[in-house]
Amino acid sequence: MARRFLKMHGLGNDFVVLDARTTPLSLTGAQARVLADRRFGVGCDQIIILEPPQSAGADVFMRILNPDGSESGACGNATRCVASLIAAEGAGRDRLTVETISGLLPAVRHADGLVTVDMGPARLDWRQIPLAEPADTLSLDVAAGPLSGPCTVNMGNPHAVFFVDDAEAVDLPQWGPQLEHHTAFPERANIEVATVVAPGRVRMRVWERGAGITLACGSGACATLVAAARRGLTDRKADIVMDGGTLTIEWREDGHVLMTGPVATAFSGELDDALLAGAGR
Ligand SMILES: N[C@@H](CCC[C@H](N)C(=O)O)C(=O)O
Repeated sequence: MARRFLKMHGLGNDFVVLDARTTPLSLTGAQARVLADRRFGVGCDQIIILEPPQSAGADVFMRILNPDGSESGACGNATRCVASLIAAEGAGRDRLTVETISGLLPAVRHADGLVTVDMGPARLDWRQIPLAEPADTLSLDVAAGPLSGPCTVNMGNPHAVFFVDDAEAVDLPQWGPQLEHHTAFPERANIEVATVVAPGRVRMRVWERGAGITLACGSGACATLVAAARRGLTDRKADIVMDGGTLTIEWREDGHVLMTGPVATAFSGELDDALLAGAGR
C-alpha cells in the first residue's frame, strides 16, 4: 500500500512527515537517504516518523532522521509542526505533548497559529553534551579557521555555538563539516555561528549534524540563546534570527527552554512503492 506523506516546514527547515501510528514503518539508513534526497526522493532536511506514544501523558512519539540516515534526539522546528498537526486532529485541543527519544515536550498552539514548545532543560555538563573528555562547556578548546572556543549545549541533541563579530562572513561549508566531526564530539555536533546584535536579538547561521546548512534550526536557536545568556551577552529571552526567519527563545529560571515560532504545510503526497523498495541497506 502506498505510503502518504506531508511536507511541512518551520522557517524553511523542511520535513517529510510520515504517519506510522497505525501502520508501522522502520526505515533503513539507505531508505532515509533516498527519501531525503532532493533529486532522487522527495527531499527534506529531516524525516519525521509519527509513532504511537511510548509514555503516559504523551500524545504522539516523533522519530527524527537526518538526510544521512542518522537519528537525532531533537528537532525543534519539527516539534512545532507535529504539535500543530496533532492539535488540528483533536478539535479544540491546543495543549499537547510530543515525545522523542530525549523525552516529553509539552507544546501549545496559540490562536495566531504560532506554536510554543517546552524543549526541556538545557543540559550543560560535559558528559551530557557529550564531549570526549572532561572540559569547560562554557568555552571549549576547539577551533577551526576563524572559529574557536565554542559554548556547548545539549538540547536533546549536541550543539557547539561559536560567537563571532559577523556571522554572515563565516564560510560554513568549509568549517561546518570539520567541526561537526571534531574528535571533541563523540556523537558529532550541530554547529552554530552567532553574532549578538542587541541584548534581545542574535543573528545565527547553522551547519546541522547529518544535514549540512539549513535555513533554520529550532534546537540550535535554543542552544544559541542559552549559550549567549551563559556568556552574559543577552538576556534570558531573545529573538534568534536565522536565514529562514526568527524564533523567540526563553531560558526559564528552572532551566527549561521555551521556543515559539511558526509552522507551515507545503503539500501532501504519496510515496511510490519503488522508491523505498529500491533502496539498499
Ligand atoms: N532541524 C532541527 C535539528 C535536526 C537534528 C539535527 N540535525 C541533529 O542531528 O541533532 C531543529 O529544528 O532542531
